[in-house]
Amino acid sequence: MRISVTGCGYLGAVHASAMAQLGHDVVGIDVDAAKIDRLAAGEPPFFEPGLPDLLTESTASGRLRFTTDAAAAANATVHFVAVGTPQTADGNAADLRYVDAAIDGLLPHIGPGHTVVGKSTVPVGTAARLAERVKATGARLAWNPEFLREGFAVDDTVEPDRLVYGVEAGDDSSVAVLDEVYEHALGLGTPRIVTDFATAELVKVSANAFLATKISFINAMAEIAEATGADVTQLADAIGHDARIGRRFLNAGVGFGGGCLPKDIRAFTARADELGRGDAVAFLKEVDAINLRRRKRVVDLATAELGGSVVGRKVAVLGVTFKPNSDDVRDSPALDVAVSLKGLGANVVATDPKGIENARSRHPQLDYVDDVNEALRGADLVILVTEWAEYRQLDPAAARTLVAMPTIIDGRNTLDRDAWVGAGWRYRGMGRD
Ligand SMILES: NC(=O)C1=CN([C@@H]2O[C@H](COP(=O)(O)OP(=O)(O)OC[C@H]3O[C@@H](n4cnc5c(N)ncnc54)[C@H](O)[C@@H]3O)[C@@H](O)[C@H]2O)C=CC1
Ligand SMILES: O=C(O)[C@H]1O[C@H](OP(=O)(O)OP(=O)(O)OC[C@H]2O[C@@H](n3ccc(=O)[nH]c3=O)[C@H](O)[C@@H]2O)[C@H](O)[C@@H](O)[C@@H]1O
Repeated sequence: MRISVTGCGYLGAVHASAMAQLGHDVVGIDVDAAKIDRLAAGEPPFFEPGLPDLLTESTASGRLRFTTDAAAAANATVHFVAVGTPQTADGNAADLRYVDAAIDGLLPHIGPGHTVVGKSTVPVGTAARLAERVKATGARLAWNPEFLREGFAVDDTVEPDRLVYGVEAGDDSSVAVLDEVYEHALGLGTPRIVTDFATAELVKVSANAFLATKISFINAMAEIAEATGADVTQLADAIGHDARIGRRFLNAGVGFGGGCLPKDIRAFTARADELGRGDAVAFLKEVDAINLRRRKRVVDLATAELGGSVVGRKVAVLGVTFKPNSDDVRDSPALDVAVSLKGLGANVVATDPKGIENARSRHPQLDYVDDVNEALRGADLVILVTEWAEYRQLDPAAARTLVAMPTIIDGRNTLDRDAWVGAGWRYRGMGRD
Protein backbone atom coordinates (compact mmCIF):
# COMPACT_ATOMS: atom_id res chain seq x y z
CA MET A 1 0.00 0.00 0.00
CA ARG A 2 1.11 3.60 -0.43
CA ILE A 3 1.42 5.08 3.05
CA SER A 4 2.34 8.48 4.49
CA VAL A 5 3.36 8.92 8.13
CA THR A 6 3.11 12.46 9.47
CA GLY A 7 5.35 12.92 12.53
CA CYS A 8 8.62 10.99 12.54
CA GLY A 9 9.54 10.89 16.22
CA TYR A 10 9.92 7.87 18.49
CA LEU A 11 6.66 6.44 17.20
CA GLY A 12 6.44 7.65 13.60
CA ALA A 13 10.01 6.89 12.49
CA VAL A 14 9.72 3.31 13.69
CA HIS A 15 6.24 2.89 12.23
CA ALA A 16 7.30 4.26 8.84
CA SER A 17 10.42 2.07 8.70
CA ALA A 18 8.60 -1.07 9.80
CA MET A 19 5.75 -0.55 7.33
CA ALA A 20 8.29 -0.18 4.51
CA GLN A 21 10.10 -3.33 5.58
CA LEU A 22 6.81 -5.18 5.48
CA GLY A 23 6.52 -4.27 1.80
CA HIS A 24 4.55 -1.01 1.80
CA ASP A 25 5.66 2.10 -0.07
CA VAL A 26 6.13 4.75 2.63
CA VAL A 27 6.86 8.46 2.90
CA GLY A 28 7.67 9.94 6.30
CA ILE A 29 6.81 13.61 6.76
CA ASP A 30 7.99 15.87 9.58
CA VAL A 31 8.31 19.62 10.13
CA ASP A 32 11.76 19.14 11.70
CA ALA A 33 14.16 19.46 8.76
CA ALA A 34 17.20 18.29 10.74
CA LYS A 35 15.36 15.12 11.76
CA ILE A 36 14.26 14.46 8.18
CA ASP A 37 17.82 14.96 6.87
CA ARG A 38 19.12 12.36 9.29
CA LEU A 39 16.35 9.88 8.57
CA ALA A 40 16.81 10.32 4.82
CA ALA A 41 20.51 9.54 5.30
CA GLY A 42 19.52 6.30 7.05
CA GLU A 43 20.60 7.66 10.44
CA PRO A 44 18.07 7.40 13.28
CA PRO A 45 17.74 10.75 15.10
CA PHE A 46 17.32 8.87 18.40
CA PHE A 47 18.49 5.60 19.90
CA GLU A 48 16.18 2.63 19.44
CA PRO A 49 17.51 -0.93 19.23
CA GLY A 50 17.03 -2.45 15.76
CA LEU A 51 16.07 0.84 14.12
CA PRO A 52 19.41 1.52 12.37
CA ASP A 53 19.22 -1.75 10.39
CA LEU A 54 15.54 -1.35 9.68
CA LEU A 55 16.07 2.18 8.41
CA THR A 56 19.05 1.23 6.25
CA GLU A 57 17.27 -1.75 4.71
CA SER A 58 14.03 0.12 4.10
CA THR A 59 15.64 3.21 2.56
CA ALA A 60 17.92 1.01 0.40
CA SER A 61 14.89 -0.92 -0.86
CA GLY A 62 13.51 2.32 -2.30
CA ARG A 63 10.26 1.80 -0.37
CA LEU A 64 10.99 4.46 2.28
CA ARG A 65 11.74 8.13 1.91
CA PHE A 66 11.47 11.18 4.12
CA THR A 67 10.50 14.79 3.42
CA THR A 68 9.35 17.99 5.08
CA ASP A 69 6.86 18.56 2.26
CA ALA A 70 3.31 17.65 3.32
CA ALA A 71 2.35 17.55 -0.39
CA ALA A 72 4.24 14.24 -0.63
CA ALA A 73 1.21 12.69 1.08
CA ALA A 74 -0.72 13.13 -2.18
CA ASN A 75 0.96 10.01 -3.58
CA ALA A 76 -0.27 7.85 -0.71
CA THR A 77 -3.79 6.65 0.12
CA VAL A 78 -3.28 5.71 3.79
CA HIS A 79 -2.10 8.54 6.02
CA PHE A 80 -0.91 7.81 9.55
CA VAL A 81 -0.77 10.70 12.01
CA ALA A 82 1.92 10.16 14.65
CA VAL A 83 2.70 13.67 15.89
CA GLY A 84 3.24 14.50 19.56
CA THR A 85 0.47 15.19 22.08
CA PRO A 86 2.50 16.60 24.99
CA GLN A 87 1.14 18.05 28.20
CA THR A 88 0.14 21.70 27.81
CA ALA A 89 2.53 24.20 29.37
CA ASP A 90 -0.10 25.59 31.74
CA GLY A 91 -2.10 22.52 32.75
CA ASN A 92 -2.58 18.78 32.60
CA ALA A 93 -4.49 18.51 29.33
CA ALA A 94 -3.02 17.15 26.10
CA ASP A 95 -1.84 19.80 23.68
CA LEU A 96 -3.58 18.97 20.41
CA ARG A 97 -2.08 21.73 18.31
CA TYR A 98 0.30 19.34 16.51
CA VAL A 99 -2.49 16.90 15.67
CA ASP A 100 -4.60 19.75 14.32
CA ALA A 101 -1.65 21.08 12.31
CA ALA A 102 -0.94 17.61 10.90
CA ILE A 103 -4.55 17.29 9.74
CA ASP A 104 -4.38 20.83 8.28
CA GLY A 105 -1.27 19.73 6.37
CA LEU A 106 -2.98 16.61 4.99
CA LEU A 107 -6.38 18.07 4.03
CA PRO A 108 -5.30 19.65 0.69
CA HIS A 109 -3.78 16.33 -0.41
CA ILE A 110 -6.47 13.80 0.44
CA GLY A 111 -9.80 12.88 -1.09
CA PRO A 112 -12.16 10.01 -1.84
CA GLY A 113 -10.48 6.62 -1.41
CA HIS A 114 -8.01 7.95 1.15
CA THR A 115 -7.92 6.86 4.80
CA VAL A 116 -6.42 9.04 7.54
CA VAL A 117 -5.35 6.89 10.50
CA GLY A 118 -4.71 8.54 13.86
CA LYS A 119 -1.97 6.90 15.93
CA SER A 120 -1.19 9.67 18.39
CA THR A 121 -2.58 9.28 21.92
CA VAL A 122 -5.49 11.71 22.18
CA PRO A 123 -8.27 12.64 24.62
CA VAL A 124 -11.52 10.79 24.01
CA GLY A 125 -13.65 12.80 21.58
CA THR A 126 -10.77 13.99 19.40
CA ALA A 127 -11.33 11.48 16.57
CA ALA A 128 -15.03 12.36 16.26
CA ARG A 129 -14.10 16.04 15.94
CA LEU A 130 -11.38 15.40 13.34
CA ALA A 131 -13.57 13.00 11.34
CA GLU A 132 -15.84 15.84 10.28
CA ARG A 133 -12.91 17.72 8.74
CA VAL A 134 -11.51 14.64 7.04
CA LYS A 135 -14.91 13.58 5.65
CA ALA A 136 -15.36 17.01 4.04
CA THR A 137 -12.64 15.95 1.55
CA GLY A 138 -14.31 12.62 0.79
CA ALA A 139 -11.66 10.71 2.77
CA ARG A 140 -12.31 8.60 5.91
CA LEU A 141 -10.81 8.67 9.38
CA ALA A 142 -9.87 5.71 11.60
CA TRP A 143 -8.18 5.72 15.01
CA ASN A 144 -5.56 3.04 15.54
CA PRO A 145 -3.79 3.61 18.88
CA GLU A 146 -0.24 2.41 19.35
CA PHE A 147 1.02 0.33 22.27
CA LEU A 148 4.75 0.02 21.52
CA ARG A 149 7.35 0.35 24.25
CA GLU A 150 10.52 2.32 23.67
CA GLY A 151 13.48 -0.04 23.67
CA PHE A 152 11.29 -2.70 22.01
CA ALA A 153 9.64 -0.43 19.45
CA VAL A 154 10.64 -2.38 16.36
CA ASP A 155 9.46 -5.77 17.61
CA ASP A 156 6.32 -4.26 19.11
CA THR A 157 5.47 -2.66 15.75
CA VAL A 158 6.10 -5.74 13.64
CA GLU A 159 4.51 -8.15 16.12
CA PRO A 160 2.05 -6.15 18.27
CA ASP A 161 0.12 -7.69 21.19
CA ARG A 162 -3.12 -6.54 19.64
CA LEU A 163 -4.51 -4.19 17.01
CA VAL A 164 -7.30 -1.77 17.80
CA TYR A 165 -9.26 -0.06 15.00
CA GLY A 166 -11.61 2.75 15.94
CA VAL A 167 -14.00 3.42 13.03
CA GLU A 168 -17.38 4.96 12.41
CA ALA A 169 -20.34 2.57 12.41
CA GLY A 170 -20.50 0.65 9.13
CA ASP A 171 -17.11 1.86 7.88
CA ASP A 172 -16.03 -1.52 6.52
CA SER A 173 -13.75 0.10 4.02
CA SER A 174 -11.44 1.54 6.72
CA VAL A 175 -11.35 -1.89 8.38
CA ALA A 176 -10.38 -3.49 5.05
CA VAL A 177 -7.65 -0.89 4.49
CA LEU A 178 -6.17 -1.45 7.96
CA ASP A 179 -6.34 -5.22 7.48
CA GLU A 180 -4.26 -4.82 4.35
CA VAL A 181 -1.76 -2.55 6.15
CA TYR A 182 -1.43 -5.07 8.99
CA GLU A 183 -1.58 -8.22 6.88
CA HIS A 184 1.71 -9.45 8.40
CA ALA A 185 0.61 -9.10 12.04
CA LEU A 186 -2.84 -10.51 11.34
CA GLY A 187 -1.18 -13.49 9.67
CA LEU A 188 0.58 -14.16 12.97
CA GLY A 189 -2.79 -14.40 14.69
CA THR A 190 -2.63 -10.97 16.36
CA PRO A 191 -5.98 -10.19 18.03
CA ARG A 192 -7.84 -7.38 16.26
CA ILE A 193 -10.51 -5.34 18.01
CA VAL A 194 -12.78 -3.26 15.77
CA THR A 195 -14.69 -0.64 17.72
CA ASP A 196 -15.91 2.96 17.74
CA PHE A 197 -13.70 6.04 18.05
CA ALA A 198 -14.37 6.66 21.74
CA THR A 199 -13.55 3.10 22.77
CA ALA A 200 -10.36 3.06 20.70
CA GLU A 201 -9.20 6.33 22.26
CA LEU A 202 -10.07 5.08 25.75
CA VAL A 203 -8.37 1.69 25.26
CA LYS A 204 -5.09 3.54 24.78
CA VAL A 205 -5.29 5.86 27.78
CA SER A 206 -6.77 3.21 30.06
CA ALA A 207 -3.93 0.80 29.19
CA ASN A 208 -1.35 3.41 30.17
CA ALA A 209 -3.39 4.37 33.25
CA PHE A 210 -3.48 0.73 34.33
CA LEU A 211 0.28 0.31 33.88
CA ALA A 212 0.95 3.51 35.82
CA THR A 213 -1.42 2.35 38.57
CA LYS A 214 0.35 -0.99 38.83
CA ILE A 215 3.72 0.73 39.28
CA SER A 216 2.35 3.20 41.83
CA PHE A 217 0.61 0.39 43.67
CA ILE A 218 3.90 -1.39 44.26
CA ASN A 219 5.61 1.89 45.10
CA ALA A 220 2.90 2.56 47.70
CA MET A 221 3.75 -0.85 49.16
CA ALA A 222 7.40 0.23 49.10
CA GLU A 223 6.51 3.23 51.24
CA ILE A 224 4.86 0.95 53.78
CA ALA A 225 7.78 -1.48 53.58
CA GLU A 226 10.13 1.40 54.34
CA ALA A 227 8.13 2.18 57.49
CA THR A 228 8.08 -1.42 58.68
CA GLY A 229 11.32 -3.07 57.53
CA ALA A 230 9.49 -5.31 55.05
CA ASP A 231 11.00 -6.15 51.66
CA VAL A 232 8.92 -4.92 48.69
CA THR A 233 10.78 -7.10 46.19
CA GLN A 234 9.85 -10.27 48.01
CA LEU A 235 6.34 -8.91 48.40
CA ALA A 236 6.11 -8.35 44.62
CA ASP A 237 7.44 -11.84 43.92
CA ALA A 238 4.92 -13.35 46.30
CA ILE A 239 1.84 -11.51 45.05
CA GLY A 240 3.07 -11.84 41.46
CA HIS A 241 2.75 -15.63 41.64
CA ASP A 242 -1.00 -15.09 41.66
CA ALA A 243 -1.76 -15.19 37.93
CA ARG A 244 -4.60 -12.71 38.49
CA ILE A 245 -2.01 -10.17 39.65
CA GLY A 246 1.12 -11.11 37.66
CA ARG A 247 4.71 -10.10 38.42
CA ARG A 248 5.28 -7.78 35.44
CA PHE A 249 5.25 -4.02 36.10
CA LEU A 250 5.60 -4.59 39.84
CA ASN A 251 9.16 -3.31 40.09
CA ALA A 252 9.32 -0.74 42.86
CA GLY A 253 11.89 2.01 42.60
CA VAL A 254 12.17 5.62 41.55
CA GLY A 255 8.92 5.32 39.59
CA PHE A 256 7.71 5.83 36.06
CA GLY A 257 8.67 8.58 33.64
CA GLY A 258 8.94 9.07 29.91
CA GLY A 259 7.01 10.88 27.23
CA CYS A 260 3.79 8.92 27.80
CA LEU A 261 2.73 7.42 31.16
CA PRO A 262 2.98 10.67 33.19
CA LYS A 263 1.39 12.97 30.61
CA ASP A 264 -1.24 10.41 29.61
CA ILE A 265 -2.62 9.96 33.13
CA ARG A 266 -2.72 13.73 33.59
CA ALA A 267 -4.46 14.27 30.25
CA PHE A 268 -6.96 11.52 31.12
CA THR A 269 -7.74 13.26 34.41
CA ALA A 270 -8.17 16.60 32.64
CA ARG A 271 -10.48 15.10 30.03
CA ALA A 272 -12.57 13.30 32.66
CA ASP A 273 -12.94 16.63 34.50
CA GLU A 274 -14.18 18.24 31.25
CA LEU A 275 -16.71 15.42 30.89
CA GLY A 276 -17.93 16.01 34.45
CA ARG A 277 -16.61 12.57 35.47
CA GLY A 278 -13.45 13.63 37.26
CA ASP A 279 -14.38 11.52 40.28
CA ALA A 280 -14.17 8.32 38.24
CA VAL A 281 -10.43 8.70 37.69
CA ALA A 282 -9.54 10.83 40.72
CA PHE A 283 -7.34 7.93 41.85
CA LEU A 284 -4.96 8.76 39.00
CA LYS A 285 -4.00 11.96 40.84
CA GLU A 286 -2.87 9.73 43.70
CA VAL A 287 -1.04 7.46 41.24
CA ASP A 288 0.82 10.55 40.03
CA ALA A 289 1.51 11.78 43.56
CA ILE A 290 2.86 8.40 44.74
CA ASN A 291 5.06 8.32 41.65
CA LEU A 292 6.53 11.78 42.26
CA ARG A 293 7.15 10.96 45.95
CA ARG A 294 9.56 8.21 44.85
CA ARG A 295 11.85 10.78 43.26
CA LYS A 296 11.81 12.78 46.50
CA ARG A 297 12.48 9.59 48.46
CA VAL A 298 15.76 9.09 46.57
CA VAL A 299 16.79 12.70 47.19
CA ASP A 300 15.91 12.40 50.90
CA LEU A 301 17.80 9.11 51.20
CA ALA A 302 20.83 10.70 49.54
CA THR A 303 20.71 13.63 51.94
CA ALA A 304 20.40 11.31 54.94
CA GLU A 305 23.27 9.11 53.73
CA LEU A 306 25.47 12.21 53.42
CA GLY A 307 24.75 13.21 57.00
CA GLY A 308 21.99 15.76 56.41
CA SER A 309 23.52 17.92 53.68
CA VAL A 310 24.65 17.21 50.13
CA VAL A 311 26.44 20.56 49.74
CA GLY A 312 29.79 20.14 48.01
CA ARG A 313 29.61 16.33 48.07
CA LYS A 314 30.30 14.35 44.92
CA VAL A 315 27.28 12.27 43.90
CA ALA A 316 27.63 9.85 40.98
CA VAL A 317 24.28 9.43 39.22
CA LEU A 318 24.17 6.31 37.03
CA GLY A 319 21.59 6.82 34.32
CA VAL A 320 19.70 9.84 33.00
CA THR A 321 17.15 8.24 30.67
CA PHE A 322 13.64 7.29 31.85
CA LYS A 323 14.40 3.61 31.23
CA PRO A 324 17.26 1.55 29.77
CA ASN A 325 17.70 0.94 26.02
CA SER A 326 16.38 4.37 25.16
CA ASP A 327 17.96 7.84 24.87
CA ASP A 328 14.67 9.46 25.92
CA VAL A 329 14.92 11.81 28.90
CA ARG A 330 11.36 13.17 28.79
CA ASP A 331 10.09 13.36 32.39
CA SER A 332 12.94 11.11 33.45
CA PRO A 333 12.94 10.26 37.17
CA ALA A 334 16.73 9.81 36.95
CA LEU A 335 17.30 13.28 35.59
CA ASP A 336 14.85 14.77 38.06
CA VAL A 337 16.83 13.27 40.95
CA ALA A 338 20.12 14.55 39.49
CA VAL A 339 18.73 18.07 39.00
CA SER A 340 17.23 18.16 42.52
CA LEU A 341 20.54 17.12 44.12
CA LYS A 342 22.40 19.71 42.06
CA GLY A 343 19.87 22.30 43.21
CA LEU A 344 20.62 21.33 46.82
CA GLY A 345 24.31 22.03 46.27
CA ALA A 346 25.72 18.58 45.47
CA ASN A 347 28.50 18.15 42.95
CA VAL A 348 26.52 15.83 40.67
CA VAL A 349 28.32 13.84 38.00
CA ALA A 350 25.88 11.97 35.78
CA THR A 351 26.57 9.26 33.26
CA ASP A 352 24.50 7.28 30.78
CA PRO A 353 25.27 5.06 27.78
CA LYS A 354 22.90 6.86 25.39
CA GLY A 355 21.13 9.78 27.05
CA ILE A 356 23.83 12.36 27.76
CA GLU A 357 23.25 14.48 24.65
CA ASN A 358 19.50 14.82 25.33
CA ALA A 359 20.07 15.38 29.05
CA ARG A 360 22.68 18.07 28.43
CA SER A 361 20.40 20.00 26.09
CA ARG A 362 17.72 20.11 28.81
CA HIS A 363 19.94 20.50 31.85
CA PRO A 364 23.29 21.98 30.87
CA GLN A 365 24.02 22.82 34.52
CA LEU A 366 24.87 19.18 35.32
CA ASP A 367 28.29 17.61 34.77
CA TYR A 368 28.19 14.61 32.44
CA VAL A 369 30.85 11.98 31.81
CA ASP A 370 30.75 9.11 29.33
CA ASP A 371 32.76 6.71 31.43
CA VAL A 372 31.04 5.19 34.45
CA ASN A 373 34.40 4.75 36.19
CA GLU A 374 35.05 8.47 35.91
CA ALA A 375 31.65 9.13 37.49
CA LEU A 376 32.49 6.77 40.34
CA ARG A 377 35.98 8.15 40.98
CA GLY A 378 36.04 10.03 44.30
CA ALA A 379 32.25 9.84 44.76
CA ASP A 380 30.82 10.27 48.27
CA LEU A 381 27.62 8.54 47.15
CA VAL A 382 26.52 6.50 44.13
CA ILE A 383 22.90 6.45 42.94
CA LEU A 384 21.73 3.98 40.30
CA VAL A 385 18.58 5.40 38.77
CA THR A 386 18.32 3.76 35.32
CA GLU A 387 18.94 0.02 35.21
CA TRP A 388 21.18 -0.17 32.13
CA ALA A 389 22.89 -3.58 31.80
CA GLU A 390 26.27 -1.80 32.18
CA TYR A 391 25.31 -0.70 35.69
CA ARG A 392 23.65 -3.97 36.71
CA GLN A 393 26.86 -5.76 35.75
CA LEU A 394 29.26 -3.44 37.61
CA ASP A 395 31.80 -5.30 39.69
CA PRO A 396 31.23 -4.05 43.26
CA ALA A 397 34.81 -4.85 44.31
CA ALA A 398 36.33 -2.87 41.44
CA ALA A 399 33.84 -0.01 41.95
CA ARG A 400 34.78 0.04 45.65
CA THR A 401 38.36 0.98 44.79
CA LEU A 402 37.22 4.06 42.87
CA VAL A 403 34.86 5.81 45.26
CA ALA A 404 35.62 7.98 48.29
CA MET A 405 32.73 6.48 50.28
CA PRO A 406 31.21 3.08 49.42
CA THR A 407 27.50 3.88 49.70
CA ILE A 408 25.08 3.04 46.90
CA ILE A 409 21.38 3.82 46.54
CA ASP A 410 19.82 1.28 44.19
CA GLY A 411 16.92 3.32 42.84
CA ARG A 412 15.68 0.38 40.76
CA ASN A 413 16.25 -2.53 43.19
CA THR A 414 18.27 -4.12 40.45
CA LEU A 415 21.64 -4.94 42.02
CA ASP A 416 22.65 -8.09 43.88
CA ARG A 417 22.51 -6.63 47.38
CA ASP A 418 24.54 -9.42 49.00
CA ALA A 419 27.34 -9.07 46.46
CA TRP A 420 27.57 -5.32 47.05
CA VAL A 421 27.42 -5.62 50.82
CA GLY A 422 29.97 -8.45 50.62
CA ALA A 423 32.32 -6.14 48.71
CA GLY A 424 32.17 -3.60 51.54
CA TRP A 425 29.38 -1.34 50.33
CA ARG A 426 26.56 0.21 52.32
CA TYR A 427 23.48 -0.64 50.21
CA ARG A 428 20.16 1.23 50.28
CA GLY A 429 17.28 -0.09 48.19
CA MET A 430 13.78 1.22 47.55
CA GLY A 431 11.27 -0.40 49.86
CA ARG A 432 13.89 -2.80 51.14
CA ASP A 433 17.06 -2.39 53.18
N1 LIG B 1 7.03 7.20 22.14
C1 LIG B 1 6.29 6.14 22.30
O1 LIG B 1 6.79 5.09 22.75
C2 LIG B 1 4.83 6.13 21.97
C3 LIG B 1 4.15 7.30 21.67
N2 LIG B 1 2.80 7.29 21.50
C4 LIG B 1 2.11 8.52 21.15
O2 LIG B 1 2.53 8.88 19.84
C5 LIG B 1 2.57 10.29 19.70
C6 LIG B 1 3.96 10.69 19.24
O3 LIG B 1 4.87 10.40 20.29
P1 LIG B 1 6.45 10.43 20.06
O4 LIG B 1 6.79 9.81 18.75
O5 LIG B 1 7.04 9.89 21.28
O6 LIG B 1 6.70 12.01 19.97
P2 LIG B 1 7.96 12.77 19.35
O7 LIG B 1 7.98 14.11 19.96
O8 LIG B 1 9.17 11.90 19.40
O9 LIG B 1 7.58 12.90 17.80
C7 LIG B 1 6.60 13.74 17.30
C8 LIG B 1 7.08 14.25 15.92
O10 LIG B 1 6.03 14.97 15.29
C9 LIG B 1 6.61 16.05 14.57
N3 LIG B 1 5.58 17.03 14.23
C10 LIG B 1 4.98 17.94 15.05
N4 LIG B 1 4.07 18.64 14.35
C11 LIG B 1 4.09 18.18 13.08
C12 LIG B 1 3.36 18.49 11.91
N5 LIG B 1 2.41 19.42 11.90
N6 LIG B 1 3.66 17.82 10.77
C13 LIG B 1 4.62 16.87 10.76
N7 LIG B 1 5.33 16.53 11.85
C14 LIG B 1 5.06 17.17 12.99
C15 LIG B 1 7.71 16.53 15.48
O11 LIG B 1 8.67 17.32 14.79
C16 LIG B 1 8.26 15.20 16.01
O12 LIG B 1 9.32 14.72 15.19
C17 LIG B 1 2.15 10.85 21.05
O13 LIG B 1 0.75 11.09 21.01
C18 LIG B 1 2.46 9.73 22.01
O14 LIG B 1 1.66 9.78 23.17
C19 LIG B 1 2.07 6.14 21.55
C20 LIG B 1 2.69 4.95 21.82
C21 LIG B 1 4.12 4.84 22.03
O1 LIG C 1 2.06 5.19 25.27
C1 LIG C 1 3.26 4.98 25.23
O2 LIG C 1 4.09 5.75 24.77
C2 LIG C 1 3.82 3.72 25.77
O3 LIG C 1 4.05 3.92 27.20
C3 LIG C 1 4.65 2.81 27.84
O4 LIG C 1 5.90 2.49 27.26
P1 LIG C 1 7.27 3.26 27.62
O5 LIG C 1 6.96 4.64 28.07
O6 LIG C 1 8.16 3.06 26.45
O7 LIG C 1 7.95 2.50 28.82
P2 LIG C 1 7.53 1.42 29.91
O8 LIG C 1 8.32 0.20 29.68
O9 LIG C 1 6.08 1.30 30.06
O10 LIG C 1 8.12 2.11 31.23
C4 LIG C 1 7.58 3.35 31.67
C5 LIG C 1 8.23 3.77 32.95
O11 LIG C 1 7.80 2.92 34.02
C6 LIG C 1 8.92 2.49 34.77
N1 LIG C 1 8.62 1.15 35.35
C7 LIG C 1 8.19 0.15 34.55
C8 LIG C 1 7.88 -1.09 35.09
C9 LIG C 1 8.00 -1.28 36.47
O12 LIG C 1 7.72 -2.38 37.03
N2 LIG C 1 8.42 -0.26 37.25
C10 LIG C 1 8.73 0.97 36.71
O13 LIG C 1 9.11 1.90 37.47
C11 LIG C 1 10.07 2.49 33.78
O14 LIG C 1 11.31 2.57 34.43
C12 LIG C 1 9.76 3.71 32.96
O15 LIG C 1 10.25 4.88 33.58
C13 LIG C 1 3.75 1.58 27.68
O16 LIG C 1 4.38 0.45 28.28
C14 LIG C 1 3.50 1.30 26.19
O17 LIG C 1 2.61 0.20 26.04
C15 LIG C 1 2.89 2.55 25.55
O18 LIG C 1 2.69 2.37 24.16
